[in-house]
Amino acid sequence: MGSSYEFSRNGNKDVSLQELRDRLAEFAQVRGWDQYHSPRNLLLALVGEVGELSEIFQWKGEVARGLPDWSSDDKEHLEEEISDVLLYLIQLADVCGLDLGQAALSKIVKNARKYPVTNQTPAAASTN
Ligand SMILES: Nc1ccn([C@H]2C[C@H](O)[C@@H](COP(=O)(O)OP(=O)(O)OP(=O)(O)O)O2)c(=O)n1
Repeated sequence: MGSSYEFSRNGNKDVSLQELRDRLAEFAQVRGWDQYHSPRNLLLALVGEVGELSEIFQWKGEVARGLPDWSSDDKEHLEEEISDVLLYLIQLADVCGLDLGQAALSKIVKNARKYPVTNQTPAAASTN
């Protein structure tokens, strides 16, 4: 078909949220799936994919950063499921009329104001 989304990898080039959003919009549009991509349906699909992502880690115990003990098949499976979460999240933001990148940047600024830098180690990070 010669469409842009036939290319799955993009070298080392940074991939923008806008590029992903545009490819997803084209993917849905050419399949006539826009009618099904309501905010609620996309949210449910997102939650389903979060469940699939969780299953990969289920019963494994704690996992080392960088996943040094994982097989390439397991890492590929993780790549797929974590991508599904991102792709539905991007589509959800799009159909809600939100700029996800700008919203996330604003939230990081708010987070920094809410949690000013101190010498204390957060409990959640102390095991890393
Ligand atoms: N109506 C749909 C259906 C799928 N997709 C896209 C977004 C996700 O990236 C992927 C999800 O596809 P599947 O529902 O087939 O889920 P999986 O790829 O996880 O397959 P499976 O559940 O069989 O593991 O396809 C989409 O945008 N809109």
